[in-house]
Amino acid sequence: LSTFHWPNTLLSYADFQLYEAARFSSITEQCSPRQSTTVAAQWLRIAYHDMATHNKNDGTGGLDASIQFELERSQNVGVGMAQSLADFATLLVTTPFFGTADLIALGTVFGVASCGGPIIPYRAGRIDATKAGPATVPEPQQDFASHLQSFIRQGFDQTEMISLVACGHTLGGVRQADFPTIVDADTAMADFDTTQTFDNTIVSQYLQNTTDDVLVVGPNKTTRSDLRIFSSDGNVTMRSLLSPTKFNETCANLIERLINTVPQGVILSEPISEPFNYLVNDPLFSYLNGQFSMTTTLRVLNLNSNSQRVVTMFWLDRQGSSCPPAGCSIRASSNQTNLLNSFGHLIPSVTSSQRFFFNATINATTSISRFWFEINENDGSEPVIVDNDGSGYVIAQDDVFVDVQRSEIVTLFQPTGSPVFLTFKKIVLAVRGDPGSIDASMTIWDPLFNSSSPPFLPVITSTNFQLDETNTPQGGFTFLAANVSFTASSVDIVASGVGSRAALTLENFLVPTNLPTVTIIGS
Ligand code: HEM
Repeated sequence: LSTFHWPNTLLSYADFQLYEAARFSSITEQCSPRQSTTVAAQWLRIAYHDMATHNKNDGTGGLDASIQFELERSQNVGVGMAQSLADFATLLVTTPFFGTADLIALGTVFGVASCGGPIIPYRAGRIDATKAGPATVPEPQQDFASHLQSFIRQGFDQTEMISLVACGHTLGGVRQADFPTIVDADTAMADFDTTQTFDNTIVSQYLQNTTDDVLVVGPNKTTRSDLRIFSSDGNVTMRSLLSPTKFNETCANLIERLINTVPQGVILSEPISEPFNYLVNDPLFSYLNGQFSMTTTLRVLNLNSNSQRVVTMFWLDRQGSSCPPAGCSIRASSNQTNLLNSFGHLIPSVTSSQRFFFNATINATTSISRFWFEINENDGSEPVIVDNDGSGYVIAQDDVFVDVQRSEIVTLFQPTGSPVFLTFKKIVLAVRGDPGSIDASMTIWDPLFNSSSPPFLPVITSTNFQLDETNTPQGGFTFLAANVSFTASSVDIVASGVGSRAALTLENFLVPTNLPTVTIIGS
């Protein structure tokens, strides 16, 4: 299992969306049907159409959510397009660092797996386009030469083109309403093959001449694009895909490349193919009467059941010294098991998951510089030290932080009634310094779009913090407050006037634990 190296907001957020949050998996679970096709088919098609703007020669285009601005084009016809974008938007999970393009890619990973296809490693970090790209999606009536040219421009050679089309057209089909010249009037949806699942039936039925794929055997010869593509190398590639293992491997590689085709300059994270071990939630602080209270959590995978196990958090003070014996340590106050969603359960390397909660009381004068954990099985084996690969979990500064206990946090329920999510209503900032010298503002990212059709764009606003009348200055800290909409997924706070400037990014309020997440970027 790969160990999580903290801090990494992007990776922890991606891990959360992949393996813990149930949002994607609940929509596409078990290859869920929709509109005579499947959600997974709609999500894979939109990913391809979004990526198809890529030009490998000049590095422009790629999977960048420009599709949001391209739906008027006939090449993007289909009810599934707007529906997919509405799926992603209503999840309300985009943040400044995890936008719609990342969600389209994530939807592909979930969709393919939910229909029995391979598990595709996921990379995060795509950047959303702010306008349409070129109109370069292949259409069925175009000839073979233009299709080949189009795929080569996107970065795929002829063999890869044949395979990728087969991998795509294992799901879903062609809709009569959208393609009346391809599908007979008495058929609402002409499936590409006889199974809804992600398998190589598309290949075997084509080779056995039993296929019903209208892009192979449809009455209109001009639109038999799958036939022209599949047969273009004398069926050599299609025959190679007759092995289910080869089909799955080939599709996993090509679809992974598809979702990782991004404009030049966009740097994606390392691929994530399993949940991280030793994942630490960013700590949250609060100040009261000369003490900080600090809460954090540690997620550990594959622990056996052991009632003797003790999990302890240790810390060093600001000078880097240890506290008096038994001072700077706290045992986990509780733990939670079975954290992973249904997609997480498909990952063979993970057999169990647990999250340990810590609530430490820290002397605010001596403060804290770093923390780490020890997992002691108390069975004679060496305790495991979890210390962020040796560096410890470093608290860069304690001059500016969101004071969680003074903030107002609301509890939200999913439409299904569970699980419980927490989010902020009023954010209280603790800033070391005199009230007169402090200036703090916040940019709020609210994924709650205000449009009924694509593009679904977040609402981004700025607000200034005001002195908080209900929290008088204490222990050298001044408390400032600002309200935030409860659907906001992320705020970026900047405070100045304290001799240093500090930025805080508060992301993913919707963590299904008793903690939201705060990243202290440093002073
Ligand atoms: C020359 C290339 C291609 C052409 C001409 C083509 C054409 C089409 C057409 C006409 C449809 C019917 C859409 C509708 O009725 O809504 C379709 C559906 C689909 N295509 Fe392609 N396609 C191509 C390549 C690809 C590739 C590379 C992928 C993904 C890897 C892909 C994935 C899909 C999927 C999943 C559907 C089913 C959508 C649904 O059921 O809602 N296609 N394609």
